[in-house]
Amino acid sequence: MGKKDIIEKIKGGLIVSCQALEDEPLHSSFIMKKMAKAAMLGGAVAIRANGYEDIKEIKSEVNLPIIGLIKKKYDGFLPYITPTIQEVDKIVQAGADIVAIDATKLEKPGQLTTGELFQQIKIKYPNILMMADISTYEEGIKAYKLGFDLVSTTLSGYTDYSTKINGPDFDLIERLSKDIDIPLIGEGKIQTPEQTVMALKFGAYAIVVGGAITRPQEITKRFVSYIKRSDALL
Ligand SMILES: CC(=O)N[C@H](C=O)[C@@H](O)[C@H](O)[C@H](O)COP(=O)(O)O
Repeated sequence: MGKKDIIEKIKGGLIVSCQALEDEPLHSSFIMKKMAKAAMLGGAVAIRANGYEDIKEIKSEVNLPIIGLIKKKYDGFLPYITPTIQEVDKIVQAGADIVAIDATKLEKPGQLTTGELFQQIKIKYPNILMMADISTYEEGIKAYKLGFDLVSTTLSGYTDYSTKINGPDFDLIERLSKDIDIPLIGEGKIQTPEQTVMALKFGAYAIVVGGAITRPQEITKRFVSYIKRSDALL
């Protein structure tokens, strides 16, 4: 599928993030592959996945575009979503269609800025679609100017200087989508179909939902805490 076709295919749709880290109960490429298949059967337009094995496995069974990332922590540096070109190499080898990287203002391993890493990637992989995971309006504008293909609100609330809200950052979605000419993806803390539609109404081009679909421990917790908060009604 060409770059334009991929962008066109995800328009207005639901992208399901299928991720389970080492410390999560569903950590397994087999399980992520099945999660992704379930998402595809449910009508997802693309999958977001973490790690070489997961991306490769999902690719073998799910015929949807894959947004690939590798979460890796480097001592002394905060960015953990695809922080260096080594992770990009793996993501491309695994067959991802879009590569997501941390595009915040935080310094990456090797003292690189987002702009410098972006240049390295563009030289090595001129044809890969690049998604910028940002945490603020300014970072989104910067990523757009650098030449990213898509910007996602993934990291809003996850850097120490971004807005902390207990839910999707609709304000960021609205402001950014108005001011950039590339798709703005609404991602992060979207938990209901209603919030998904709201994010699209606020200008998101497509939506990524993760935990609310693919992290049963989070879903269970929400049910349980709701029961606890409703104790007085029982
Ligand atoms: C902040 C961070 O590391 N986000 C990660 C990015 O890939 C994932 O853990 C999230 O599940 C994904 O962004 C979707 O968000 P939510 O699970 O809230 O729907």
